Amino acid sequence: MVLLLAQLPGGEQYYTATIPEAPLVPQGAGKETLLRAAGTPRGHAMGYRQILVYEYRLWDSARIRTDQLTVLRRPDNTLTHQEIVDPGTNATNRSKDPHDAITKARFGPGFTHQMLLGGVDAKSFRTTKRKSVASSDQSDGSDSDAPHKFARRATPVSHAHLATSTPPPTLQSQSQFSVVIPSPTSYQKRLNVVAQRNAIKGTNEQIFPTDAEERRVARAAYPKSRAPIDRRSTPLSFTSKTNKPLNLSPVSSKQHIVDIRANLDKKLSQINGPPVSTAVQSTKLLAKLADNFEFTNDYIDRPGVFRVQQEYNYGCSCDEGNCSISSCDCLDQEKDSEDRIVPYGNSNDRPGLIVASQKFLKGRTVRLQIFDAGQRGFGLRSPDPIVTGQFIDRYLGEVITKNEADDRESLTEGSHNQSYLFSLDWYVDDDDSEEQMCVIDGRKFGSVTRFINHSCNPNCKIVPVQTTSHADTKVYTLAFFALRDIPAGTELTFDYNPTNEDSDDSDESDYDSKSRKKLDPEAVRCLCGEPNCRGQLWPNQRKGQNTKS
Ligand SMILES: C[S@@+](CC[C@H](N)C(=O)[O-])C[C@H]1O[C@@H](n2cnc3c(N)ncnc32)[C@H](O)[C@@H]1O
Repeated sequence: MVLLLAQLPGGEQYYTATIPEAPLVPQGAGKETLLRAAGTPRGHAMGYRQILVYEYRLWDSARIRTDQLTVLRRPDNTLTHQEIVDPGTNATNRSKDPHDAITKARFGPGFTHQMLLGGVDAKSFRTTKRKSVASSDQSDGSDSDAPHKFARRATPVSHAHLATSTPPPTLQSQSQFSVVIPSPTSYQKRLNVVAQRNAIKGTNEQIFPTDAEERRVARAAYPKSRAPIDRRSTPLSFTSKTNKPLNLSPVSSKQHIVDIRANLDKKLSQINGPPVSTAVQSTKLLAKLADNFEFTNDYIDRPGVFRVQQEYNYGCSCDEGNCSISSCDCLDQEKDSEDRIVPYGNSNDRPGLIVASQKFLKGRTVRLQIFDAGQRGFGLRSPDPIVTGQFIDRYLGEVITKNEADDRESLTEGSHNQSYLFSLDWYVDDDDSEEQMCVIDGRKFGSVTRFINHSCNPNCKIVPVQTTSHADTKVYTLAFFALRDIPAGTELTFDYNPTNEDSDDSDESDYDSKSRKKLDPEAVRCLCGEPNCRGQLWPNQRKGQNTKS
């Protein structure tokens, strides 16, 4: 316990106990006695642990009581004697002072707890301590943390344990002071622990080597004989056992680029299918590609995502042998669209049965290249020509819950606007199912298609595909198909907001005055450069790309 004493000019005396641990709450102390109990920033500023300051107003021989200690104090400002009170029974024990051991350890062998409380007058108390902090010159009440601030309180507050209700005493000494004694150092604490262990009756040092621990602690405690070491003047030795100097020349920038390239090539080589290359000159961009992202060849399911088990798979409801491209419920095509980009065809083995097309099942058949698309970041193109309806690749990444996607999106908000979230919202038709839906996040793990940029006049389209189960409406495949013939080297693009969704709360001021295009002031500006450009990728309220149209 640390005591802080304060005596105030107006004849009122304060006794403030500053207690290094939180649990000391005075017994019987209600509003009457506890004027303030608060974590004090002053304690923190001095480098102490959390310190609570309890402040009491004392009259005459009022008593302050914590859960272990009652102090009686006379009007002449001397602490007369102390009682140790058992917190459970309230029984008083004047004969022993259990705080002595701790007091000695903290303040030196000549110090007793009795001295700390009453045997030393306040001035010598202050000068005796190693690190006391005096605040006697703070009597103007300007410092909100200073104990004397509370002297200005108009009405005296009585104490629950007041022996008498006598009026305020006339002080013999008007000096003000406050003393803060710091909490024990970690070394002192270890000594306390050792002292307590040694005090246990019957401890056998052979079995419990408490002494050895104490000696070890003492040895480690800054031996005076050891001169301070100036580490800067100590030459570092890089010689091997054979005394040949090690070759530690700094890594050249050329080597650095070679390392980045090697790292990137290794990553690219792990992608399934025809080669994926890069056409990026800037080292910085190459490093960004190499370091911040991992390629994956499949979905990575994250916590909260559950797949329907294989045994619940079922097919279409067509009569066997009578599957029809126009009516089969496997072919849940886009509504209100003439597009026939469906990755299905008649099965070679079982005519009449419509299955995912061979091209799709084979996976990607074209080579791809990541290139520097200027202000839009990286982009994707193919060195091979692509024909209308051709399957290009899947959009892959971590499969996460919508809640997780919301959290991730809010984390990246404001830092940069690149989004790699793709909502699996094909079956979403109400708020409940939206809450349940999954989202693909291609930011940290993804396929090469995560580099496909948006265009308001796109040459590709993303199509939801189920290849395993009709039962699983939450996790399905996102497949890119060509909307038209795409010459080799042309950037691949798709529409991030095919429904052209506007922000819900847009008004007239959201329209661009010249183009009359509806713009969300906080949306990401579209740089596709197409004549029909809508001006923004998607309204800011909804960043996640979707497949519904
Ligand atoms: C799925 S990423 C596409 C790859 C991205 N360019 C990259 O460097 O990784 C989507 C992000 O690319 C940028 N982007 C894509 N298309 C864009 C466009 N037409 N105009 C401006 N920025 C675009 C936006 O920052 C968007 O959030």
